[in-house]
This record gives sequence, C-alpha cells and structure tokens, in this order.
Amino acid sequence: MQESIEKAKILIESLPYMQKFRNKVVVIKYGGHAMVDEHLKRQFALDVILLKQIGINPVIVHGGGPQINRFLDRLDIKPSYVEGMRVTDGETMDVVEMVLVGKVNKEIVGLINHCGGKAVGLSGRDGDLVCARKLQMSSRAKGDDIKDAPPELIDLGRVGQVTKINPEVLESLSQADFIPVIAPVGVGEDGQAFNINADLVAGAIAGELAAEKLMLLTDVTGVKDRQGVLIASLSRQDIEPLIADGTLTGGMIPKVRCCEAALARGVAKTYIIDGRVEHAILLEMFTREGVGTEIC
Ligand SMILES: Nc1ncnc2c1ncn2[C@@H]1O[C@H](COP(=O)(O)OP(=O)(O)O)[C@@H](O)[C@H]1O
Ligand SMILES: CC(=O)N[C@@H](CCC(=O)OP(=O)(O)O)C(=O)O
Repeated sequence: MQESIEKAKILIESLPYMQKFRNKVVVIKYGGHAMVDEHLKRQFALDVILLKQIGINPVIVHGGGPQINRFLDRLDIKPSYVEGMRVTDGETMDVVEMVLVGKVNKEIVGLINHCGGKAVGLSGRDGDLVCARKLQMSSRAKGDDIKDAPPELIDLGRVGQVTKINPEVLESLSQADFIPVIAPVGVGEDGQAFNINADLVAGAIAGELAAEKLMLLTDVTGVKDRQGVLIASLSRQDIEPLIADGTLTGGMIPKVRCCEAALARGVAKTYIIDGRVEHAILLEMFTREGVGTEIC
C-alpha cells in the first residue's frame, strides 16, 4: 500500500509541469550516441508516447553519426570531421541518406508505433521541411587565425546549413495526432540532398515552432568544464569563450551553438542531457531537479 501511495505522490509532483506544458511543443534531438541499447531505446519511445498522451507535442529530430560510421567502415571509407561536421563527398552523402532516412528513421518510427504511439517518419526533403544551402565554414572558425591573413573557406562537400523551415507538414501531422520523427537531411535549391548536423536541424525547427523546450539527448551527463565537472547552467555569453579556450570541442560545438540560436529565436528553454539515463526526458520535464545542462 505504502509503495502505491509513493507512486501517487510522484504523479502529483509532476502535475504542475503537465499543466504548464500542455499543448506546448517540445523538440527532442535523439543523438546517435544516445541510441545505446534496445532497453534504452524502448524507454525513449515510451517517454515520447507519454508526452503525447498528456497533451504535449513532441517533435523528434534524430542523429545517427555512429550508425553512418559503421556503414562507411564496411565500405572502407574513413570519416573526417571539422568542428563536429562530417566532411561529406557524393559517395558519403548517399550513405548518410540511406542510413539516416532508410534505417535509423524507420527504426525509431517502428519502435514508437510498436510501443503504442503514432509516429510518422520524414526527412527534411519531405514537404520541403528543411531547406538548406552549402555550409560556408571559414578557417577562422577552426582556429586558424594567422595574423591578418583573410580566412579561407573550408569545403565540407554536401554539408548544409538550414536556410528555411517550412512547418506546414508538421502542423498537419500534429493536427492528426502523429508524432513526427525527422532525419537531418535537407533539400537545396537544386533539389539535391544536404547532410546537416542533427543538432542544427533540431535548433532550427525548435526556433520556427517557438518550442517550449529544446532537449538534446547525448552520451555525456551534460556540458563539462575543463576538470570534467558538469556545468548545471550555462549562459549564452559563456559559449564562445568556452569554445575558444578548448573546453568545448567536436560534437559539443554544434550543440551549444544550436541552443544559442534557438534561444535567440524565442525557444523558452534549452537543455543538453544524458540520453543514457533511463527516462531522461521525463526526469527533465517533470522533476524539480532536472538533469544535464541548461543553456539560458
Ligand atoms: N565540454 C564538453 N562537455 C561534454 N562533452 C564534450 C565537451 N567537449 C566535447 N564533448 C564531446 O561531445 C560529445 C557529444 O557530441 P556528439 O558525439 O556529436 O554526440 P551526439 O551523437 O549525441 O550528437 C561527447 O561525447 C564528448 O566527447
Ligand atoms: C554534417 C554532419 O555532421 N551531419 C551528421 C548528421 C547525423 C548527426 O548529426 O548525428 P549525431 O547527432 O548522432 O551526431 C553526420 O553526418 O554524422
């Protein structure tokens, strides 16, 4: 009996959050590194279904970097990255789209539906949801700041940056009570595919939908300082100095930058959280303590 009473108390603790977030959009980025095992993937699917069931609108954007790398390895292609972005030639682009859209997306959709939800898979090419152009990255962004020399452009191939989000397809799905699951492949003006970092797609969609929350699920406890200690809260002004001094590297750079951009576009709260923790989404949404790093 006592155990049941404790469960009821936990439900009551989450009541104010349920009321606050009802009818709000929450964009959840499910990183490839957080898709650890079948048990955790199922917990993720159940969390998302529960949000939908209580009237919150989850929009899922997934990654799949490690899954792409496993496939490239089979083809003997070595991946290379600049600031967390995969250098993507034509052959790599084919693999990226095949793995993200054909495999990872369908697995997540299948899992949510199997667990009792109603999910629909999309890529950014569907309904021109994510329009993109070639990403222009200057060598200065990489730290090659040699005196007064003009920065050179680094060619990352088919890597895109988001130019526009067309949310109509998401609105239709939401009206029909579907949970959208989006692969981070964008469409260029020429109709060709662009490979876009999933964090950046999630941030852009969260901004366009003026989401209540943007949550990035990854494989670390959150943003850590140089001593490896978790930073519970990070302000926008802290981000560039932490990149410049090397505290934030690799895949963490697009994450913090997309949180920064989403906040600038009116997203209320952004979080980087540990997707390896069971029910990380529910802990973040419905408990006082929360988990991971809040970027505000
Ligand atoms: N300061 C930092 N705090 C935490 N993680 C960091 C930091 N700097 C770099 N990282 C790296 O960022 C990684 C997360 O980015 P990424 O590998 O792209 O994950 P995902 O696949 O979830 O998008 C972590 O595994 C960690 O190695
Ligand atoms: C341009 C670029 O880097 N695109 C990413 C897209 C997938 C992704 O972002 O996956 P994670 O979230 O699991 O890292 C890539 O090719 O790996």
